[in-house]
Amino acid sequence: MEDSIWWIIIITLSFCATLKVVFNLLLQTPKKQLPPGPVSIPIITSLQWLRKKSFSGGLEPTLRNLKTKYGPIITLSIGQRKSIFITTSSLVHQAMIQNGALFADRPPALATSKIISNNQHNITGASYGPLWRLLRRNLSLQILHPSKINAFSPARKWVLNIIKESIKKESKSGKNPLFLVDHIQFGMFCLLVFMCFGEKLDEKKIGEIESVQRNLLLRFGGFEILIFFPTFTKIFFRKKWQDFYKLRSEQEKVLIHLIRSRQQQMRKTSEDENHHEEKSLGLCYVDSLLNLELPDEGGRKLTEHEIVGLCSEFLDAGTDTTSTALQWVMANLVKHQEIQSKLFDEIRRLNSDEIQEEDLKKLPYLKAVILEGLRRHPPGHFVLPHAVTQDVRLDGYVVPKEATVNIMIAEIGWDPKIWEDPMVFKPERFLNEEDGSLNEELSDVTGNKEVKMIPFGAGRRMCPASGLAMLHLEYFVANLIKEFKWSAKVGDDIDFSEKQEFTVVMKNPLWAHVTPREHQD
Ligand code: HEM
Repeated sequence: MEDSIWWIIIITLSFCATLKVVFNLLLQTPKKQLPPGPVSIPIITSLQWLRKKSFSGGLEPTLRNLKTKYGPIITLSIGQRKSIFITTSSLVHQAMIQNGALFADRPPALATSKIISNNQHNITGASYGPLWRLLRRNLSLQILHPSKINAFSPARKWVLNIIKESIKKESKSGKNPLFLVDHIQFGMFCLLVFMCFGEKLDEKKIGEIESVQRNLLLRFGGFEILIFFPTFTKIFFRKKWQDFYKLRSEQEKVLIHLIRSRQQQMRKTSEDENHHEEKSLGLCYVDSLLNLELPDEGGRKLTEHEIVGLCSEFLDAGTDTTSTALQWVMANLVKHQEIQSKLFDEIRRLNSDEIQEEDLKKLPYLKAVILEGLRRHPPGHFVLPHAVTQDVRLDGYVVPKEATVNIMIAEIGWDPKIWEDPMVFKPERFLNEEDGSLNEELSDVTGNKEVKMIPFGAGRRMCPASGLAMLHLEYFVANLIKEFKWSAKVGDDIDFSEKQEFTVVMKNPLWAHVTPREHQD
């Protein structure tokens, strides 16, 4: 019933929209010369693209075909805005680096994202302006500055032990195959929760936070239909909206409790300090948010809802991306035993029981393995949608202010004009042949000089945590390889098929046999 009413509305609206297009044509409204793309029927084409995006293997295969037909910059009609896709490295460089400030905006949030982001009061969603600058600078200085990252070193050690112990327990010291993703996802979650709330919470509490976050994250795509004419969907999809609000309020309940408890600890510590007692709280993201003032909004503090949104963004941005990348790297090391052996040899030469963070710079092959993992399997195949601050010309076309700009990350890292045998996993490509040192030019992922691979995006909106993410990946992979030998489940080949969730994950997650190295020698 709900479906048929929906179809009547769609057909009526498309009819009206088509009439408007015809009317405009008749009046010869001068049109901006948008990048080329397939002809679209208002609303119906949008729905088809949305369907493709969510269910039929994603947009990438279609975009690859369209690229051969229309060239490196393409327009599609998805949703109420035009979506422009930039598919080559030279155009990405022109847009994101040479015209960085013009391409650094975000489009207005759609109905559901607007709620989650508290009307774009978070870093990923904020328009390019003072609020974005304030929030991004706060994260960069208070948490991501190298001195602050160092302060979390004991937390990384704690998480490494959690992961190692849980792997030993599940694998029964190598007897049983292991489902890796659960262990690394939980480990990364423990770490990010600690960095966010400043506490080593017990596993039950962390599980509760993980559950509300993942529920919202994984089910978010299913609410995409609600963004179409929200006034109508609020009537005809009432139940779906209720489900959405329920997930959101479950998340708020759990996170607000943690925020308040941290606030109380902060108050108590400052009272103790007034009584000259030596006691200080460690650093964490939520403290910086509780202290932040918004000068452009009369110096007000962030609301509790806004802090929930920012903490949630921090947890989502930092956990799934890293654990997805980690899983792809480990899957390749299981598949390519010769690469795993070479990496283990490099690690073994350090002669230490556990790899310390300061050792990582002595491991160029490790870095090459991680870079190759990010090139071949970037966790996000597109950057988050961008927008331009004013109409801009790119490659002879107009990119209008009201369009959404998308960059194909994976496509750039797989470009055969830049990378030889791009689909082959070959870490050596990042090393200098003469002495095995890291090739600095190829391993630059910022794209500032030249765009070759951009797993963290490029330009002003590039991931502010790329340094932290690289550290996490290098530290955990090095120690997991140092501690265990990884091999495929007997009779199993590793399946590298992909599936779009929040990130692009392994469709069939990795099962592996792990044997403690001490049992082998
Ligand atoms: C392997 C791990 C990671 C990958 C591959 C990754 C990738 C990305 C990408 C592609 C973007 C979008 C860039 C754009 O829109 O142009 C982004 C943005 C962002 N990332 Fe990451 N990220 C990772 C880890 C992290 C971590 C650990 C954090 C925080 C602790 C984080 C926080 C953010 C934030 C806040 C933004 C929004 C930046 C803005 O809009 O100004 N990311 N990331």
